[in-house]
Amino acid sequence: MSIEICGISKSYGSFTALRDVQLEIPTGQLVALLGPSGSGKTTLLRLIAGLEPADSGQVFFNGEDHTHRDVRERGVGFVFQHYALFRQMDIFDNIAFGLTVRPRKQRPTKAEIKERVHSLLRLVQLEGLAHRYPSQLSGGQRQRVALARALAVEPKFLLLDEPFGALDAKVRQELRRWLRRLHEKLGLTIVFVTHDQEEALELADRVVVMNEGRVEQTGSPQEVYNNPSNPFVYSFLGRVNFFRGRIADGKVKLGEAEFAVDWAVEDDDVPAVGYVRPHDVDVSRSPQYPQSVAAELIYVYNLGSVVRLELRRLDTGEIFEAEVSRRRFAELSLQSGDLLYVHLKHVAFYVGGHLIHA
Ligand SMILES: Nc1ncnc2c1ncn2[C@@H]1O[C@H](COP(=O)(O)OP(=O)(O)OP(=O)(O)O)[C@@H](O)[C@H]1O
Repeated sequence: MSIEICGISKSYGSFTALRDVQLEIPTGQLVALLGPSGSGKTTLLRLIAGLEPADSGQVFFNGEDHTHRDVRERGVGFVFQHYALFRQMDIFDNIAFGLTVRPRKQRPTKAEIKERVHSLLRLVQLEGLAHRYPSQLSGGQRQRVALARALAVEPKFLLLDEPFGALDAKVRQELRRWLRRLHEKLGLTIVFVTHDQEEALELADRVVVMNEGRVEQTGSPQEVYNNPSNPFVYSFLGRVNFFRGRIADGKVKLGEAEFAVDWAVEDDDVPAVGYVRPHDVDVSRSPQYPQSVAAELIYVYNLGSVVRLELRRLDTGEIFEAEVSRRRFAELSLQSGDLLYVHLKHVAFYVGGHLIHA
């Protein structure tokens, strides 16, 4: 089932939660709505579900206008962060709930319900736990029950609001992999909300980056990470350094470093900002390139597979980060206070918030 959001806006009093949101979710994709707190992710999910009316705009499922259909008619499965399982019911009854409350004519027989619940228990790998109560399960297991319960009614698609938000890092990691496999198996359209960029990049086929009620960029994880369309997306997805500079004579000057750019505008000498990921900062003991700049190593953070260096540029005084492999770190035998030369390998330059290519 594909989902199409056309020009949706939503305000609460004078506060605008969604501004003219345009979004297409193709059938069978696993899509992440990613953004900081308050960016409108949950509001958008609730609008898709039909839990909230939009002020303007339309929602289409498979090309059919569902804007004025209520939540039951939309046939959506949800899972929220706080898995609200029924405490007094065992796991079997929790999963069966959506089927047992159907009107008699649409309700499957007892045998059919039993069959479906057991196949869902197999799917979420909780066979054998049908007669436990929610309090007897771990957080990750409860979340899988919540997913099974949402799937029991054979929804057209699944909407998950921070489904793993309340769980610890290791369980989140396991559940992410599990959700990815489940998605591959079922081929169901799934939209999930997260404010965790790693979760979005790792799990989703497509990432929708939101900020202040707007969609800033939509694309595959590689697209949004490697080609952020604006400074917000750049800074939100992954760690990034930014250096203030100016652009003049077809060159961006970031302190003593100069970069040739394709910039043909009459009014010269305008402010520009260069964004560089820490892993795109090359560190050495001597200047290797004409644009290398001198920096002092302030602090070393050992992160496991990589080492993060906090540095201060000698020309501008700006503090920034570089990431080097453990091997490179050992080769250079680095210590705080060392004088180093850095080369910025990939810099994205923005002038007035617009990307210009280096
Ligand atoms: N019922 C409501 N009444 C008033 N304001 C609301 C209501 N629901 C949401 N908002 C506001 O709309 C904005 C967007 O909220 P939303 O829950 O969609 O954000 P979010 O991106 O999901 O954030 P989080 O990651 O914190 O859940 C927030 O500033 C929120 O305070």
